[in-house]
Amino acid sequence: MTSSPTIGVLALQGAFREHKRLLQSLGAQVSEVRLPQQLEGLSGLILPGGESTTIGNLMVEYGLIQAIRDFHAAGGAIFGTCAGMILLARTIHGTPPQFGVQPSLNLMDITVQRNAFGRQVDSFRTSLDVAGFKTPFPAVFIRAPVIEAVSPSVEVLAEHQGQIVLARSGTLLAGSFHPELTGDARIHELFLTMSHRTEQAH
Ligand SMILES: NC(=O)CC[C@H](N)C(=O)O
Repeated sequence: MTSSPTIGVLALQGAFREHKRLLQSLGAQVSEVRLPQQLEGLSGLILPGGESTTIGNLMVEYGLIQAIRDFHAAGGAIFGTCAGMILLARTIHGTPPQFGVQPSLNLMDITVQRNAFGRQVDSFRTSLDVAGFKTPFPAVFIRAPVIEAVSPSVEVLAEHQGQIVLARSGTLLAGSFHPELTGDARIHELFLTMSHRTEQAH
C-alpha cells in the first residue's frame, strides 16, 4: 500500500502499542518513535496517553521537543490523546506543584486542565457525539484532562457534559480520551486523512 501514510507513535511511555495496532488494521505503515531521527519520512505522529510529566521529561531528555516542533512546522500532522493532548497544549492547569512547570510542545492554542474529572470518576466509558460522525463514538476516559478554553482558530469536535474533549486546529488533533481502546477506528481514520494531506505536500 504505497499510498498509505507512514505514522509514527511516540513510544516513550504509555498506551503506544494499542495505537500501533489500530493504525496497522487501517493499512497505515506505523513506526515507533523514541529519537529525533525517527521522525524522518513520517506524515503524522501520535502522542499517546500515559503520564504527561513523565513523557514530557523523556522528550526533553531525548531531544524530541524541538524535533517534534520542527516536524510539525514542516507539515507533519500530530494527534495527542489524553497525556498527549496535555503535551500539545499552550497552557496547562492542574500540574501537581511538586512537578514545577511541566515540559510541553506548546503547539496548540488550547488550555487544558489535568485530571479534570476528579478522583471519584477517575475512569469511565461513555458515548460521544463527534462532529461529522453518523453514530456516537465509544470513548474511554482514564484520569482524563479536558480542554478549558480554545482560541477561535480551534474547531471543537466533541464535548462531554459541556466540556470540550476533542478538538482540531489545522493539522493538530487533540482528544481527552483513549480512542485506541474500543476498536472503533473512526478517529484514527480522521487522523490518517489529516496526515495524507501533508504527505502529498512532501
Ligand atoms: N490516560 C492519561 O493519559 C492520563 C493523563 C494523566 N492524568 C496526566 O495528567 O498526565
